[in-house]
Amino acid sequence: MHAERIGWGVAGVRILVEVALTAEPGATVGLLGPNGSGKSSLLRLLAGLARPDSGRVLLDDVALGALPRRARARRIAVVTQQAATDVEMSALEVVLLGRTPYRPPLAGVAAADLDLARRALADAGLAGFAQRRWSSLSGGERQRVDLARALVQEPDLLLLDEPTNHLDIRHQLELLGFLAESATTVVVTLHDLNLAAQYCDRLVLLHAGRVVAAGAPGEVLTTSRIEQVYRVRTDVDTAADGRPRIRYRRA
Ligand SMILES: Nc1ncnc2c1ncn2[C@@H]1O[C@H](COP(=O)(O)OP(=O)(O)OP(=O)(O)O)[C@@H](O)[C@H]1O
Repeated sequence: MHAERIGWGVAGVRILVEVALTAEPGATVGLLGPNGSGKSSLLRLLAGLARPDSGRVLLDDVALGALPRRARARRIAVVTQQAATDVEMSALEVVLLGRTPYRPPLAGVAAADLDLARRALADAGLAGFAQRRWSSLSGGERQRVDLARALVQEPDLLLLDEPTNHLDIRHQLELLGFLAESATTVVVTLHDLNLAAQYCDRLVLLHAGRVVAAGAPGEVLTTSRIEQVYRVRTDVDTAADGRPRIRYRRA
């Protein structure tokens, strides 16, 4: 997936300026940046949920805008930040939504899809939750159900907006480990710089709507750049695996 010279704004305010982002097939790309830097906006444009004012997004060299909606829904899955809490669907029904782009119009749920959805729930550690109402799930359980919904979509490109923000540390590590191993191309927004450094192949750092650095974690996460963008002071070492480890200095 390539995004080229993306520009986007609302009511005359420029929110993304000349943004470029490349995710090679199978790679996990971490999208970093302070609050309000434009990460969620960029993810929405990459998903085709909004159209850029300038520039374009290419999926296997085909412009996103040229893909029919159903084809796009099969190829791109998105997990946005927590939406409604009052959805009266069961966890299994939410996961089954991921199969909608594959179902002929007006067709019922196929047994194979039901199997797939049950397995995805079990893989998310939620085997006993199939009939639980979405509204009764905890934040972390919802986040894992929503991820299962995206995975049964069997996308080529998985876009995740802060998928770890409700997860305990074990589930964070499991999710990021899974994404890193997965053959699916992933773009994931993260706030935890160490986890991003540890699990992503490449990082893209946004600051006020512009890409200020892109590359391997060690190239992007330097003391000076972290201070410039986040205004915090750090000590950055290189760990045995060659990836940067960041320690924050007390303010
Ligand atoms: N529809 C909109 N109308 C007005 N402003 C918007 C709209 N969408 C985004 N913005 C503004 O654009 C900027 C970027 O927002 P965005 O949600 O993309 O940032 P982010 O990097 O994901 O932030 P966070 O880390 O806080 O989630 C913010 O200042 C936000 O208020």
